[in-house]
Amino acid sequence: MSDLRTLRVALLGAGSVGSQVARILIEDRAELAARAGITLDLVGVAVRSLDSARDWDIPAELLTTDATALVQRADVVIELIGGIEPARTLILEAVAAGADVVTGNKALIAAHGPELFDAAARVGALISYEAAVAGAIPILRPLRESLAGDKINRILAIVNGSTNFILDRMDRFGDTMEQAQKTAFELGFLEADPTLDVDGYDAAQKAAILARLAFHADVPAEAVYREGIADITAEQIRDAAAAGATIKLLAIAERVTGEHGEGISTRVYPALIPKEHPLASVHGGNNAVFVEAAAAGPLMFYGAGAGGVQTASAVLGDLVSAARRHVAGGPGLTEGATAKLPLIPIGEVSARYQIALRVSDRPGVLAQIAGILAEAGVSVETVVQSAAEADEVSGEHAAMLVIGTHTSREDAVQNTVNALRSHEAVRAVISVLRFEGE
Ligand SMILES: NC(=O)C1=CN([C@@H]2O[C@H](COP(=O)(O)OP(=O)(O)OC[C@H]3O[C@@H](n4cnc5c(N)ncnc54)[C@H](O)[C@@H]3O)[C@@H](O)[C@H]2O)C=CC1
Ligand SMILES: N[C@@H](CC=O)C(=O)O
Ligand code: NA
Repeated sequence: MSDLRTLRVALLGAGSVGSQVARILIEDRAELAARAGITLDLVGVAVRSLDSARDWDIPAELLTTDATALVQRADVVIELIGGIEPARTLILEAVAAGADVVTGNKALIAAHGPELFDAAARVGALISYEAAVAGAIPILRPLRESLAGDKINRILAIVNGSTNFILDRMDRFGDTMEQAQKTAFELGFLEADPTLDVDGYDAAQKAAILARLAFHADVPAEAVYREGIADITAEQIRDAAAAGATIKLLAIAERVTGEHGEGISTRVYPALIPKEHPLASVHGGNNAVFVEAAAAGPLMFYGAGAGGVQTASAVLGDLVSAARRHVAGGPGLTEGATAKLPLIPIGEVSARYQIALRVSDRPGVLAQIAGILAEAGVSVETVVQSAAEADEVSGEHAAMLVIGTHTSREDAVQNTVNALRSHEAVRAVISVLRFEGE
């Protein structure tokens, strides 16, 4: 254990975020010591290779390739390697050695949070992970502390910057999905494996973490219903605009009443957000978390959800908090999942829908489609019809139908869509999108 004036800090990983954390720890050492009430002494930086080029030149004497040995000589371990292993084992070893942990690892917290929190609680250690959701934006601490006395009803969040960038390029600059993805990749927005972003996995991990903190309940990332943005087209963006909305990939954590009472719904999908909703104005690669709480009402947290230096801000905030606890003493905050709220299946969730169909353009088709919807209990609010290109094989005239429904249950809408798909006059179900934030 260090003396009372020095806190030994070990950094694991010196990539985009880690190298910026090292820089600020060294350059702002005096200022951070004043704020923390203790000197934050960077005792080592674990890297994969000693010779790699880094965003900031870390003094060579701090570098080591032996992360396991490094965690044994630290009071706080900052894990910025990413992925599940060896990050999980190193964190468990750090906690077992009595160290506090700061991490930005959403994949690990979403998949193994309870295991890590239990290990930390057993020894009174602290695991903080503000950087894991919405990067620099302070959102986990507000949920855990500032809103601890309130009741959160719903969170609608844009927590994946690259998909927001892609959808925004398509909406405001007329890019195709392909062009927008290419630009996002060139600008370094997309993960090395773009499917993590585009198919909604990254957002689902963040939704699980948000739901856990908002509702004090265990929410595994696999329980989050997930649809990505890969199939979104310019046509859907136009249909959204015609309905006064914009398409955003949302991570949603909501208290809902299902068939057996109150529970939690977590879901990630591209949704139609009314143009006047604050989330509709979140452009480019930015993130925003819109929280609806019983007493506080609506709150929005907005800013940079990614970026090395921006994310370092959240990591250092957690580090200073951990340091203050060392000065003041006392155990770390526990992460107990105190509420036993069930997870409500997507089929029991209700929304308004926009269903776009290509149909044969002949008399009676619209009435047949309205009949199928009515039979499933899905009530039609609006229908917009426009001419579509004739069917390639038969040459038959086709029309586009964009149907807006009244609030309906997901399972009823999915049954309807299946019935529509097998109807002889329906050429294709182009898209089924939900309205959110109304
Ligand atoms: N970059 C960003 O904007 C954000 C990143 N995060 C999270 O922060 C963490 C770090 O992200 P980045 O810095 O972007 O990743 P990165 O890929 O730039 O850096 C990770 C570094 O860890 C090193 N590494 C891998 N295995 C190692 C090992 N066994 N020992 C020592 N070093 C090892 C890699 O060589 C690499 O330099 C991840 O969990 C990520 O999800 C969270 C929010 C935003
Ligand atoms: N790939 C992520 C990076 C931050 O978590 C994103 O696009 O937001
Ligand atoms: Na954050």
